[in-house]
Amino acid sequence: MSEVTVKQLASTVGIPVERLLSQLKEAGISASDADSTLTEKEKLQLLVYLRRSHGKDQTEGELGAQITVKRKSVSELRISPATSPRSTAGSRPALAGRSGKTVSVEVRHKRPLNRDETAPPPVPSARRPTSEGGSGEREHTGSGSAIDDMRRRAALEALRAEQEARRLAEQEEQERRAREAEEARRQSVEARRRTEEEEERHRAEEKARLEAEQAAQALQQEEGSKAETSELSSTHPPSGPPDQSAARRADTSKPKKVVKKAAERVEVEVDKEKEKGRVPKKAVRKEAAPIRLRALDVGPGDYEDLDGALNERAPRRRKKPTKPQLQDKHAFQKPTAPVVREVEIPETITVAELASRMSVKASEVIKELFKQGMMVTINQVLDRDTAVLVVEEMGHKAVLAEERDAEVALQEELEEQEGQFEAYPRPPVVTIMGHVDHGKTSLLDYIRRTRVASAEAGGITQHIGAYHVETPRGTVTFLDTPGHAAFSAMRARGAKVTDIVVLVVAADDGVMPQTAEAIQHARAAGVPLIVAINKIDKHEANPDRVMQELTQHEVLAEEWGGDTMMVKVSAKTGAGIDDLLEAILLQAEVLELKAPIEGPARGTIIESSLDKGRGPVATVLVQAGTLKRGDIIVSGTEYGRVRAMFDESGRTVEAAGPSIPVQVLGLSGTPNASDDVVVVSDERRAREVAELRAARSRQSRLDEQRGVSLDQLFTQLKEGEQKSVNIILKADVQGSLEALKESLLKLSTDEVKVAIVAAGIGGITESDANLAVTSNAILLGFNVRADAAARRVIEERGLDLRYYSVIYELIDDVKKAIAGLLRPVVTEEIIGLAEVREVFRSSKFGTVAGCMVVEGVIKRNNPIRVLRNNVVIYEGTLESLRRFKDDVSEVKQGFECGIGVRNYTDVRPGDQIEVFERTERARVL
Ligand SMILES: Nc1nc2c(ncn2[C@@H]2O[C@H](COP(=O)(O)OP(=O)(O)OP(=O)(O)O)[C@@H](O)[C@H]2O)c(=O)[nH]1
Repeated sequence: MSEVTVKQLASTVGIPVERLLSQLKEAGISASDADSTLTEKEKLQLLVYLRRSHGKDQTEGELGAQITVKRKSVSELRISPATSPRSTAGSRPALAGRSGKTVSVEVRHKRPLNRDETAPPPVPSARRPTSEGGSGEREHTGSGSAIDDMRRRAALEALRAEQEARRLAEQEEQERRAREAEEARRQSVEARRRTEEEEERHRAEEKARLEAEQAAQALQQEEGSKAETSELSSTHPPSGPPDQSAARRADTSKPKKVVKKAAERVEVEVDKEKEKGRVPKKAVRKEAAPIRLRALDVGPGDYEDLDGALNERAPRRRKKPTKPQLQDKHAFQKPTAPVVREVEIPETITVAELASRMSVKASEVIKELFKQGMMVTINQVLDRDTAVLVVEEMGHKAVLAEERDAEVALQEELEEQEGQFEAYPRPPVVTIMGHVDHGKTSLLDYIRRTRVASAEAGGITQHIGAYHVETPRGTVTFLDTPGHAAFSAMRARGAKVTDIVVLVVAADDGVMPQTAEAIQHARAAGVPLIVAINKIDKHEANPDRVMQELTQHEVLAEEWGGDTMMVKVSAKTGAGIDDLLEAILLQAEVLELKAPIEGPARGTIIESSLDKGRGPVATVLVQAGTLKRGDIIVSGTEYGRVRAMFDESGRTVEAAGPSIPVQVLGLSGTPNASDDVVVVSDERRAREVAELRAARSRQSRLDEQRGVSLDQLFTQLKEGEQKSVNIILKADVQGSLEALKESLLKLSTDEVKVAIVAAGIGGITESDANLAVTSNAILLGFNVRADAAARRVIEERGLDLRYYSVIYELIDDVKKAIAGLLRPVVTEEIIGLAEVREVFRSSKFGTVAGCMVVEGVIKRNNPIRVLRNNVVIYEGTLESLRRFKDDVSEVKQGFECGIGVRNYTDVRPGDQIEVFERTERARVL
């Protein structure tokens, strides 16, 4: 059974005998004809050959070992690189290692056969194996032998393997094509990008070329004008191409020299462009010749002979850059219309600054002002009107700078700094107040003498307006000017310097009028009090009585359940001074006084003076930040760089932190006490702010700071702004004062409160006026007058001061103000004041007062009042007014006169006689 003839085998595998014979021959098997028999071995040899010819390299043994019975199922499998394709039947080793992809896999369920069971080698079938292997495998070959069938299947399997390999190869081919398509697409994108870049480059070249062309045209204009004057006629008719109309236009030829020169210049231009990197080298070379021609506006044919030379020389010249000849020539036309500038004019401006803002020389401004009849220097400061005049005369437009620009900018700068630096506890600043002779100065002196560190350091204690002392528990700064006048004056000007008020009350004297005033001032300012009961060394000292009296002013000692610390001291012996300092520091702790140490300084002027040798000297109390030597400061209307700083011992200091007073040199003038001090970034800024402030009119300053008047009060009440009427009441006697206070307080309604900020007996003083400013109060005088200093403040601040002599009138006015019924009021104007120097008595004229008119004018027929110590003692009319022996109707200021007061004989030297006028004034709302 194992041997078959060639013919049989050919019919079994379904191929022609000749083909099988040739295959056998190729396989090295000697089979001469169709009837030759083939051994089992030869059949295997043929199979091996056939497999090998299909790519399988197997030995006969291997082939035999591989004979299996299989049932196959086809599925798809994702091959990962780790999975060798060898594991799938029929895969080629060449596919191993390929990256993951999906392949169709035939899974064959194998049953190994014994070697004995194996049939002769399979013969490849001519029929194409079907994909549905099941049916194909069951197909009969017609040999009738199961073994043969198996062999055939093995052959079929070989073919299928070949088919699978082909399929995989095709798949591989498809992938390759996809890769190639991807690559092609990438290349096309790249090519497009390159094209775009190329276009961009071309555009840049074109731009450079155009620029060069423009430069050339400008040059040509210039040269053209020269050429015209040279009167050379054209000898070269245009021979350029018909589209070169520009070239034909330039029919009139230019001298060759000029052309050469011009061409050179254009090249220089192009070279310059090239240096700037705007024109690529290649573009330059390409463009050089056309540019030359265009530059000269002539046809290329005009200068055939010349052109070559130029072209030849051009590169050489480019290598050796010539001095750009265009540099010293104007390439543009001077504008024919004058340039009109908008010039910003601040409040004041220097000649130099004004000139610079108009872009003219300072000498031109000086000349213009000279024409206007003003001789000025370059640094002279011009006011706004003059500056505007000059600007307009010179043909520009003046724009008024925002008036408060510099101030607003400064404010903004300061606000920006706010909160930027961390705040740390700072020493308290103390003001000492009290009644006359209760020991304020003694107390301050004692503390300074014993505490200011000048003695050890050999310094001399300076009075700079403030000083600070070191104690084991901390530093305390004292303001050197005692009394509430200075305190309230500072506050009236808006300075908030004092943190704590030490109220000195002499233990032997008790609470006195100024003690009460001091309490009122401290209270109005919202500054806490510490009471120093002084002179306890004295026998007659009675501290308890002081404490008792203070309760009447709502100042209650801590030991009595109140909140005011009271310390018994002696400025003479020094007893209790340490306790006082301790109390101050304790109070400071309660107040949690804090200020940043870093950052630009802010402070207040405590006092200032003009020193002969050192110029303006100002004591600055630093309130925040650190003031350093060299800082630029603005204070009020003055500014300057801090040239030097000194402490209260006269020693130089380099820096001063919060709550530390220092004497500063370097300001442009002497600022006012209570002016604020700020450090600014540059001197120009400082000057601007200072000048702006200086230029502000006095009136506007008054407007900002004025106190309240009854009329305003009415308006404010109407507008619902003001909810309380603050009054400072001064009266001649305690009885009237009490009566008035009571009546006024009763006027309070639910909506409007009457608050008596201060009330006292005696004339109206400067500190009363200052208190009126700070507390926005009306000053009401009942049978009392304001003294000269108070009148000055009242006038400066535009305070409302009213005098009354009838209680109900005063009450009525305030009532009307509250009710909004203040109708046209009768105001009294004091028109003259005379001082009584001597008193004569004559039988003929009665009592005659020899007077000097110190203010205004005394009129014979006007009503008068007699004042003694600023308190009204009589009101009436004049009996007589004489100058020497003559009766006169009026006497002016500076003249002497004799005054007889009707029905009043108690006139004394020192009294004052005031003459007033009653006028009715309609209220303007
Ligand atoms: N025995 C005694 N006398 C004192 C004490 N303190 C001040 N004096 C005296 O009281 C008088 C007035 O003291 P000043 O320090 O001038 O009082 P003041 O409050 O500053 O006075 P004015 O500056 O006028 O407001 C002086 O003669 C001091 O010597 C003290 O503690 N004991």
